[in-house]
Amino acid sequence: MTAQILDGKATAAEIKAELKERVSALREKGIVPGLGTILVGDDPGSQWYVAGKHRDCAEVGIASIRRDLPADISQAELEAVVEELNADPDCTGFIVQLPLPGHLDTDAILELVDPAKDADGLHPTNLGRLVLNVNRPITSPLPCTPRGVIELMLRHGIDIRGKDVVVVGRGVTVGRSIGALLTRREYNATVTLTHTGTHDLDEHLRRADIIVAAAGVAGLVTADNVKPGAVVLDVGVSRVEDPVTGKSVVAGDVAPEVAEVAAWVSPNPGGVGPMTRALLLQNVVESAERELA
Ligand SMILES: Nc1nc2c(c(=O)[nH]1)N[C@@H](CN(C=O)c1ccc(C(=O)N[C@@H](CCC(=O)O)C(=O)O)cc1)CN2
Repeated sequence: MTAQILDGKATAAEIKAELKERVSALREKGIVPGLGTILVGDDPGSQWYVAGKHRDCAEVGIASIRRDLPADISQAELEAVVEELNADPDCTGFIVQLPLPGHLDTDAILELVDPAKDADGLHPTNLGRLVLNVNRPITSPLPCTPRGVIELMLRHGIDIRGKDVVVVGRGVTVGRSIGALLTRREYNATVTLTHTGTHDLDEHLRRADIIVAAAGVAGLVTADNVKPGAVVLDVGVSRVEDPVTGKSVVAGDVAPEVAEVAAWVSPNPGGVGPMTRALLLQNVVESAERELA
């Protein structure tokens, strides 16, 4: 068996085309959605991700607001920039690119973002709403990567209802919130959240219908610990040394041989990453539409 590909690049392009129409409709009513980014320091990966977010904005007609700040910025100075974007009427929503340098208090910064402008869906109020509103529609921003993972499966016709989902990794952008989303009544999945303290990870993985690997450990999920016919989403990103060239290359959490066992795999790159970016735009468009309502 060779797994079918969960094509994040093509699916994200489809979502962006839909969003472009919605942005046009908003512009016709005099509303120009704007995404702000706050980037601290000069990490090349973070710079690349932020540049990508602004390219996406240009593609769908969302205005861009950029705040690139020095790595040694103080907590108070960074908080002032967050407050500035909170107050900026041109900024519909914004993100603080993570990770922040170690001397900064990330939780305090995320908490300072106006929940209505929280394009990443990571504000405690928005995460709390996600946990509380099991039955009612959610009308606040949702975390982009978990939302992207679900959308990627749905748009490939994968039925999530009643499935056993095993998530590996308890980070803030994926692991901590994806269970709250997947267990909502509209998806009705059963979710096990595993992490570095989990005993018998292999056993959990082997019984999963769907695996969401977000640990940032290269090749963690192997063909041996995947049930034949499972759906495997590779969210993790880490850097490893290429054994041939000796150069540092990006690696996902899922070993390539998993494609011989699974029914579906998301490539990495080209899977969940582009979906994260598309769902960020969707959060901004939805916030702008809420302003209009
Ligand atoms: N404030 C946030 N910070 C971070 C988030 C986030 O969602 N919000 N997630 C990651 C980084 N990230 C977005 O910011 C992100 C990572 C990767 C991709 C992506 O499209 N990756 C490409 C491959 C890129 C490569 O080759 O290096 C892919 O998967 O095809 C998009 C967004 C941490 N920080």
